[in-house]
Amino acid sequence: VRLAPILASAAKIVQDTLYVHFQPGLLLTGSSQPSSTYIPATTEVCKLISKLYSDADVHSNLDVRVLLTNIKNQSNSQQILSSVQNLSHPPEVVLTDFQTSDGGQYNPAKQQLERYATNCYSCHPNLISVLLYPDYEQGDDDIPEEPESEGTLLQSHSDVVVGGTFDRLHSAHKILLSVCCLLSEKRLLIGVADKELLDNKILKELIEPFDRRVDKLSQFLVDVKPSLNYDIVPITDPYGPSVTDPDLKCIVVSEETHKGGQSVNRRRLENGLEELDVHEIKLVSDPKHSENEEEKISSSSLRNRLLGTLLKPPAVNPSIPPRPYVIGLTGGSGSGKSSIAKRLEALGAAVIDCDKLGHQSYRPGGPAYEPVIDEFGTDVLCPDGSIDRRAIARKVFENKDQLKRLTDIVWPAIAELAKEAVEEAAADGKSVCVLDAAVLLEAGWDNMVHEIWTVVIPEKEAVVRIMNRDGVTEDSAKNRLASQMSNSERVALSNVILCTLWEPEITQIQIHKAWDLLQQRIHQNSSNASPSLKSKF
Ligand SMILES: CC(=O)SCCNC(=O)CCNC(=O)[C@H](O)C(C)(C)COP(=O)(O)OP(=O)(O)OC[C@H]1O[C@@H](n2cnc3c(N)ncnc32)[C@H](O)[C@@H]1OP(=O)(O)O
Repeated sequence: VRLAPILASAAKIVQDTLYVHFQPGLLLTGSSQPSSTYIPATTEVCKLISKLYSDADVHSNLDVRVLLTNIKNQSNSQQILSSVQNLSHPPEVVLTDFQTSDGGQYNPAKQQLERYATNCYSCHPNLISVLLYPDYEQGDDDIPEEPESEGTLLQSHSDVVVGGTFDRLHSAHKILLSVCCLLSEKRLLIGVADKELLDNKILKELIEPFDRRVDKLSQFLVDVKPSLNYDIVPITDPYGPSVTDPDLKCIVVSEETHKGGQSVNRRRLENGLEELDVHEIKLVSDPKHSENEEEKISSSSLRNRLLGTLLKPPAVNPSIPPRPYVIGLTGGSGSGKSSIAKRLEALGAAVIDCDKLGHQSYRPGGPAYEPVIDEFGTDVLCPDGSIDRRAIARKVFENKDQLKRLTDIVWPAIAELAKEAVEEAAADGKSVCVLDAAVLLEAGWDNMVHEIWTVVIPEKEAVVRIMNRDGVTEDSAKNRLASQMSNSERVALSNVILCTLWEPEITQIQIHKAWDLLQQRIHQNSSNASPSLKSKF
């Protein structure tokens, strides 16, 4: 009941990392200096850790880490608690809600606390203690105080295994990992999903790179429990080493992956290995989840929330004027890019459709008409003398060399027409232009825009959409996609990502979010760019 208000008051002071150290019954008023003692790793301690991480979830600025060194499982090893533990971010402030009867800031308990903290952890040399004044009334929630129960001692094991994607390490991961640490006596083996195991994940292009996920994971683990051995390995199938490692004794699973635990055991028996103890963890519900998101805290919901936001700040582009602000909108064939362009147009942007400009350039008298006939011959002409784009499409989408021959002619022509269209939009008073160009990045047109926005859709879905829309075969839809960059390559070069996989209303919410954030950026840029104007008024 007290955790939420304590976290709320801590969140006002802490900018980044909040370490939490449990020490029930810590006496700060006596004459002797208190020392750290072991707490048994019980089911109640696990519940408390779980509640703490989920209560902290509303404070997105906080990276909470519950320190586990003084929570002891059945391990025989005699860890010495008197040694000082290094932390990756040496604490600068020690927080407590402990108050003396007169409630003053200058109570002696604060010095005791500072000494206690420096005895346990390597703190910043100028560590200070700060008294919190949590608003317990507010966080009370009418939850009756649970009767004090110690719970049962966790059954710990020498070697424990757990698996996951561990994308954007969040509170549910931290709960899972903390329980794994409390269950492990010697070694924790962690299988981290990589390569083909990520193929069916929602918004897989936004999954952090493997090395980054592993770095965050190991930094967290080494911080909260440095005494364990951590084996972090990539897994490309759902089992990884859990079905071959003879030393393993226990597997930790969530309610969702319970069946996975059972199949690991079947496989182990087939491999002549002992079955593992399956320890199941309850999923934590996400208080911030929206209608279209899962109820549990999940990485895919976190990835969803990134859609429409600025993932990478745009580099300043000196080769184009600051206004109008030009967004390069790109995305694979069938990604729903055109529908996004329409929605942006409805919000006030001038949309320049580069496919259409391409078509315009092929018209008799257009800049690409003669060069295309010179390059591809008269068999790409219709009887009326116009260029038969379907005939060209058949030639170029199945042959990279032919496609290059075409784009060498037509891209410069489209680029010229696009620049003229931007100038026209500026003359019309438009402040935002959207350059809708499927292969903007392949064409190296990043220097024609201020930001790059990319629309992604899983390839399977794109193939179905192209077949239905253009009446082409599956192979030809796949060929077209193969002649473009992959989603991941595009995402790596983009500032904002959008996805049209769900209902139109969801797309519209993304667009509004992206548009509002864009307006804020443009506004901010213009107020930064004109300081003299500001001081004048
Ligand atoms: C830098 C740019 O993004 S400019 C805009 C893209 N245009 C080009 O690259 C010019 C070369 N392409 C063309 O001239 C034409 O696409 C042609 C002649 C090959 C075919 O013309 P059409 O049959 O009328 O097809 P259309 O122009 O509508 O293109 C069909 C699809 O292929 C995509 N496409 C177009 N050019 C390319 C290309 N160079 N590489 C890969 N895909 C391409 C289109 O974006 C469109 O995708 P969509 O499913 O998102 O709508």
